[in-house]
Amino acid sequence: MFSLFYGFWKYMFTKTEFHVLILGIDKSGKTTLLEKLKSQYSNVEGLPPDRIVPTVGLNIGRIEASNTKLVFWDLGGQPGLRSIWEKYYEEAHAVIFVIDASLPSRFEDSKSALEKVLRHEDLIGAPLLILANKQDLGEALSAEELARYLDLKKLDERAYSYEAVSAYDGLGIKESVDWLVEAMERSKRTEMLRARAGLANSVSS
Ligand SMILES: Nc1nc2c(ncn2[C@@H]2O[C@H](COP(=O)(O)OP(=O)(O)OP(=O)(O)O)[C@@H](O)[C@H]2O)c(=O)[nH]1
Ligand SMILES: [Mg+2]
Repeated sequence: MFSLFYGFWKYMFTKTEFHVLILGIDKSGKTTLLEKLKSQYSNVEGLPPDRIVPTVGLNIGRIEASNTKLVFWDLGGQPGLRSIWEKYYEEAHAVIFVIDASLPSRFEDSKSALEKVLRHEDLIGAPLLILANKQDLGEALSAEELARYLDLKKLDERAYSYEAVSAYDGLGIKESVDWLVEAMERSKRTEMLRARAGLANSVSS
């Protein structure tokens, strides 16, 4: 009985830690973004772009923003690595999908990878933030132009937004984090994940 109360107490009062998955095809700028997030929001100085290599495993970054703890999971986007993404879906509160907005030749690949992510049932209700990255390059499409190109269907049931960013100079990163925190706090999926964690705690203690 005590453990049930303990589980409930923890559910009510523990500060939520949000898990945010950073997805996108290879070279879209996910790891560069993660390092920029660390530089802007934590005491850890993120790696400079010239020290970042293509991701094969998992990079993790922890930050605090708006009095909330965020844990970012950055995975590799090369075609052979994308099958790993779904192993993280169940535990994710939200998804960031990064697109190189300066490279139209890879938009089709991004669109189909994103559509596959959205179809997966383990991600139902997860807020989605689509980033039009590399805005520091003159040829980059704006967030609105990218949205028009992607023309995603079946987004209505989930909270989503587009943001123009540059992982190099930090443009749009604060707006992105603010949107994510608010969307996750309001999300039914967060309630579901919290309840599940509370239940797991009460069973294990
Ligand atoms: N100009 C510009 N280049 C960027 C930006 N973000 C990333 N890049 C460059 O894009 C390339 C790929 O960046 P990564 O961060 O390694 O890309 P990734 O999405 O993590 O790639 P994978 O780990 O292979 O999936 C690198 O040469 C980066 O320096 C940006 O905002 N502007
Ligand atoms: Mg990477």
